[in-house]
Amino acid sequence: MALKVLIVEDQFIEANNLEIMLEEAGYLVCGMAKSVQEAIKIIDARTPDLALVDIQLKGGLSGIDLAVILKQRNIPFIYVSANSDHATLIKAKATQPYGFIVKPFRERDLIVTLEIAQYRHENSLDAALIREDKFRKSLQDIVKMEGSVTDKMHQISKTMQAILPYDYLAICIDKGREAINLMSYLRAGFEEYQFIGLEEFQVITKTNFVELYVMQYAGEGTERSFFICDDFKNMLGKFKLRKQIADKFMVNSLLTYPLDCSGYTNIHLYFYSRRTDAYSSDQVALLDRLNASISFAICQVLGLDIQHTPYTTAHHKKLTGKNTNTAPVFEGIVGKSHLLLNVFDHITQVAPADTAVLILGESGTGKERVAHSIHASSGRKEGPFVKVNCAALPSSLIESELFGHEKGAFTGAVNKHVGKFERAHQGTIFLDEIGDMPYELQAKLLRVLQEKEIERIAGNAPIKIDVRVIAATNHNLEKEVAAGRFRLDLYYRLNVFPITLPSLRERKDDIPLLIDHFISGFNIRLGKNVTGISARGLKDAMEYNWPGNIRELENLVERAVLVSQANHIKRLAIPVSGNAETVADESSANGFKSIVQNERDHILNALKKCKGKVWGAGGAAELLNLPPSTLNSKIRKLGIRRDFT
Ligand SMILES: Nc1ncnc2c1ncn2[C@@H]1O[C@H](COP(=O)(O)OP(=O)(O)OP(=O)(O)O)[C@@H](O)[C@H]1O
Repeated sequence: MALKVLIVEDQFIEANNLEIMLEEAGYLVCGMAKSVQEAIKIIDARTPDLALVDIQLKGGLSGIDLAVILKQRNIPFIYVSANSDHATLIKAKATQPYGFIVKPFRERDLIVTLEIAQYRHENSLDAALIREDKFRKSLQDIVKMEGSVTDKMHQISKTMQAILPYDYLAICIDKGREAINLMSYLRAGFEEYQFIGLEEFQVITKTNFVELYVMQYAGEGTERSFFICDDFKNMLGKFKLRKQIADKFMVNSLLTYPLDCSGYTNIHLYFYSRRTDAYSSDQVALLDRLNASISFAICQVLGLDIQHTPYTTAHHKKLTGKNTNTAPVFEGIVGKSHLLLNVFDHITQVAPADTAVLILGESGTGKERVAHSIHASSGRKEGPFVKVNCAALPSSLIESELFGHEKGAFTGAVNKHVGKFERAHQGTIFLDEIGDMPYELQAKLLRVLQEKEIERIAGNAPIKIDVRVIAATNHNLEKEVAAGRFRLDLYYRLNVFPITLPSLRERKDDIPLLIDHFISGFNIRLGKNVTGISARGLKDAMEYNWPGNIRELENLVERAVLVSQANHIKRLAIPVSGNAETVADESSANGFKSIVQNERDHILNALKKCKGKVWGAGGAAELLNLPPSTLNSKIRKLGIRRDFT
C-alpha cells in the first residue's frame, strides 16, 4: 500500500513540485497544508504516515511548532527548507526530525531521504515495542516470584531503569492522611541501588512526617510532567522538597507521574536524573502506555486494591524471530559513573532489537567493547561477531574483504574468498572506523543494508545474508557528510540508534576502579603481585586529561606494573603537563626515554611531517616504511589521537 505523505509548505509552486515528485515515486499525497493549523486538520482527518515540513509557514506558527504535534502523534517528519540561520537549525535539530533536505534538492535526494525516514521509523518503533513488551513481561514475573515486598519493589524499580533511566527514583504511596509511604532507590552502579525508605528519607532531607505530608499537598503533588535544564532549576525555587533532593543527590532533571490507582490510594513516581536533559514528552507518553502495567504490579506487590488488568504481552505482534530474552552482558566494561551507566542503559535498550547501531566516541573510549556487549546481549549471541577495521584496509582490498570474491576475479585472486559479511551471517558485523570507509564503497554498503544481500566480486548471483550492523567512528560524521566525504544516506541508515561514549576525562570518577581492574589483569598476565597505586599516583591520574582515553590508561598501567619494583605503583608515566611527547616516570628517572616513549615520539614526528596522513604516497606509513595497518594499530595502542596536529 502506498505510503500517505502530508506536505506542509506555504509556497504553492514548491508544494506542487513536491506533490509531482512524490506521486511519480509511488507515494500517496494525502494533503497539502500552508500553515500549522491546516496541517493539524489534515492530520486529524487523514492520519499521514509521514510529513514533509517546511520551517517557515503562514499563520504565525512554524514547522518547528508542528514538529511537537507530529512527535506526539508518532508521525515521522522530514524538514524541507531553504538554508536557515544557525539558531533555527539548532532548534529544528532538537525536534529530532527523520531527515533534513535543503532546497533546492534533487528528486533522488528526496526519495532516498523518505525511504530512510520510513526505515528508521519502523525500526525505532520495533525497538520500542520490544522493549515495552519485555518490560511488561518482567513486571508480571516479579509479581509472581517468591520474595518479600521489599525484594519485589526493589526488582520493579530495577526493571524500570531499562525503560526510563534514572539516578534516583521515588515511589510515593499515599493512602490519605497519615498513611504516606515512600520507597526510593538511589542508583549506585549498573545493578546496584541504595534503598531509601521513609525514615531514612526524613533524616536525609531533615523533614518530619507532618512536614512531608504538608509538602506533598502544598503543591508538591504530582502531575504528568517533566522538568529539564533551566525549567528544572526554576521549578526548584517553588518546591522545597525537590530542592533538597536535588542538592543531596546532585540531580538535574525530573519526571513526575501519577499512576492510575483505584480507591483512596495514589501512587506517584518521581524519576530524577543527573543529566540536565534526561526527560521529554516521549517518556511521559511511554508511561501513559505502561501506566496500567506498572500500577497493577505495584498494587499487587503492596496488596492494594486495583481496578484494571494490565496490558499483556499477548496483545503484541511477534516482532522478531530472534530470542530477545537475553540478559545484558557488560563483560570487561568497568565503571560506575552516571555517564557510563547511561551507556549500559542504551546497550540494554538496543541489544534485543535488530537495528543498526552507531557507536561514537574518541579513540580508546571502548567502542569495540560496547559493540561486543551489544552482540553478547542480543538474540544473535550464539552467532558470529565479525570485526572489520575499515581504516586498516587499503581501498583496493576492502571490497573483497567485506563481500568476498570468486576465484580469478582479479589478478592474484587464486582462490575463492568468503567476505566478512557472509562470515557474519546470523550474527553481528562490527564496522570499526566507518568514517574511513572509501566513498565509492559506501554506496555498496548502503545497498547491502537495504537489500540484505551481497554480491561477491565477479560473482554471478546475489547472496542473502542476515546480519546486524554495528558501526563505530571517532570522526564527527556530520562534519564528514558536510565535507562530502561521507554519504548522507548511509549516515542516516546507520544513525538509527547512536550511542556516544564519554571520554575518560568526562568520567574521572571511574579512574580508580579502572586502575584496579587493569592492575589485576596485568598481575595475572605478567606474573606480578602489585597491590595498588599510591595516593600521589592516583592524584596525577585524576588531574591528567587522558587524550588517549582508557587505552592510554591501560597502556600506562601495563608499563607501570611491568617496571614496578615495589608492591605498588608509585607513579604512572603520565606525559608532563599534558604534552604527549615528554614523559617522566619511574622508567625514565635515569634521564633515558623508554623504548615505547621513543616509538611514540617517532610516530608523532612522522605524522606531523605528513600532516596526519597515514596511507598512500607521502603518508606516514610510507615514511616509516611500515604497512599502514601496522602503523594504525600502533597509533591506537600508543594512544595517539588523530587530531594531534
Ligand atoms: N569501560 C572499560 N573498562 C575496562 N576496559 C575498557 C573499558 N573500555 C575500554 N576498555 C579497554 O580499553 C581499550 C580500548 O578499548 P576499545 O578498543 O574498545 O576502544 P575504541 O573506542 O574501539 O578505540 P578505537 O577508536 O581506537 O578503535 C581496550 O583494551 C579495552 O579493553
